Amino acid sequence: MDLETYIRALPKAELHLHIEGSLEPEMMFALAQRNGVTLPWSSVEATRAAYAFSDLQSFLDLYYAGAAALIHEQDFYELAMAYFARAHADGVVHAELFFDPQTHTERGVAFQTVLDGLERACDEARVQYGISSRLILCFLRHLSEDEGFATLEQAVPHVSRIHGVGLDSSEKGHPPSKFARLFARCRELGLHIVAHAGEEGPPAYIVEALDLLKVERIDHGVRAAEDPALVERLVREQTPLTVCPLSNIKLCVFPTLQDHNLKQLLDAGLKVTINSDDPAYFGGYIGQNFLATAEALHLSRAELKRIARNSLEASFVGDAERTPWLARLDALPED
Ligand code: HPA
Ligand SMILES: [Zn+2]
Repeated sequence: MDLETYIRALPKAELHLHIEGSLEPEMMFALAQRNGVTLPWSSVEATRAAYAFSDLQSFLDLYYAGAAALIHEQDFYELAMAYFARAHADGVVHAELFFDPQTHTERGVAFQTVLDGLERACDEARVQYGISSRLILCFLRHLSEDEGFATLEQAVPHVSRIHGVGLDSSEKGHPPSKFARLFARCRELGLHIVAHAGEEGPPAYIVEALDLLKVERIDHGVRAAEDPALVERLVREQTPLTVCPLSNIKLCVFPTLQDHNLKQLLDAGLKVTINSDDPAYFGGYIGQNFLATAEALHLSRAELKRIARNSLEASFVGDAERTPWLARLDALPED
């Protein structure tokens, strides 16, 4: 079995995927035309050509501009269905999708429109592809905690349809501590908790996410490597990291994939997973992230299997759902 086939055959969960970040330029332009929205680019090609980022913020500016093409329930449905088709082709058995309601509600799109479209796609993906999924609402950390509370209020009537909450957008200058009260309320509501930390921000933000937000997983977390005591804690507590290698290269967190610290984190005993983050912007879905990382860092098949196992174990599903995936994984050879 060649490496690409082996990676596709690994039953895996994608745990760090912003659904708005799976909006390919072709769909962006088709939706913009259908909805009478004007985009800041003249063509699909010009859009792709603009995807040269220097840091997180330079990406976010384009990501929010592109999301303006999404208006109707059907748009969110089509967006998520296109993602599920790609994920299925890459051997994803379970996906936990981030969505950014504030990006849409501030443009006048109702919270329920977003949720209805995404949920319909999740239901359809189960039927069409056998993929299981959950939705995780992310708060935009460049906005205030009060704005987060206003969004949570809109979510409360639908809380049974939302599995967890996360924290994304501009990290530097917006530490987890800014949202301690909001996340305490989310925990009272029984929601699972994750947060982006240690992508561009310092290791101290990871510590805050653990201690103040009480996260169950860290999204990115690669800068944990700068703090040996933190690494030791993450190993001891087996806190999963949802690492996104191609994203980290595109946003200049590491100069090249050969320089990425994923293998170093794995060797240290951290519960590392591989994910795509915003695949339409960063040049690859989860399969491509696995493949490029495996080649750049010379990961063995046993290590790839370990990473896939970590993703299944780190997912928010119950044992009944997880057990058959683990059995399929165990049945794969390591050579
Ligand atoms: O990688 C990311 N980091 C922070 N916010 C984001 N929103 C979409 N993708 C990202
Ligand atoms: Zn992300």
